[in-house]
Amino acid sequence: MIRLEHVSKVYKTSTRPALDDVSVEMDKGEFVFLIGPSGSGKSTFLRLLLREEVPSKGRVYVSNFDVAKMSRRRVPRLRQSIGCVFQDFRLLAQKTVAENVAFALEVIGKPKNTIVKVVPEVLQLVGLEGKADRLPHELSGGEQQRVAIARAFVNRPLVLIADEPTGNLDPDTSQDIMLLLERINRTGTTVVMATHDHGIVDSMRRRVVELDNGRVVRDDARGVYGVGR
Ligand SMILES: Nc1ncnc2c1ncn2[C@@H]1O[C@H](COP(=O)(O)OP(=O)(O)OP(=O)(O)O)[C@@H](O)[C@H]1O
Repeated sequence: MIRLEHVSKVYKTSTRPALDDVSVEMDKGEFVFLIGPSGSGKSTFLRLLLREEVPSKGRVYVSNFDVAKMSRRRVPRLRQSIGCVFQDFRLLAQKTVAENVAFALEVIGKPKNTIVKVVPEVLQLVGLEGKADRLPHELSGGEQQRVAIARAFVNRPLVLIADEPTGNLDPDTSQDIMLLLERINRTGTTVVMATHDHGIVDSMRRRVVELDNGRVVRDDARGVYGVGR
């Protein structure tokens, strides 16, 4: 589903590579934690999958897309196959919960009758069926993240990228969000989650890919965050 082959990324303004000869493969349906200290290259890794950046060297594949080489015209199709969730939720403040989720479908041209059917379904999946008409500021942080997950998942993406999704949440709320991401993963969606959250990584025992200075220094099938970190 995801394959990086000897990928290096050097940003124009820096001499040190953000990613340095990274080769890694993630299968359909895997749940993968991407860990490593600040500046180790996690966000760069995720941005390459979305073609927000292109590698300086190497190849990036997501599903059938040759991400680094594909034409600009096809990039929207790639991005439709990838749902994204961020630490800061990134909801549209003036739109209700249901409108935030619907908007993700409107922009890709889904017909209205599909939208009115699937939005309530996905809100139910994330446990927000009673809150469709609220505005984001009327929700807790955990609820806002659920809306963001609903929006990321409503188009049934092949891959869900989560960049520090629990970074602004307390431990109990974080656990709830992880249960939701697990549920989405069980539908066959590949989940790649960058995190600093030791507790979550240690309790879930999923695959752990660790970056340090842009290199993969560890890839454990059922990993923990690491000793003494
Ligand atoms: N747009 C950019 N231009 C120049 N350098 C960048 C850019 N984005 C990231 N970098 C550099 O690339 C390296 C990797 O950064 P990246 O954001 O990928 O790390 P990270 O592991 O996601 O860090 P964090 O956990 O703090 O989010 C860092 O040295 C960073 O300063």
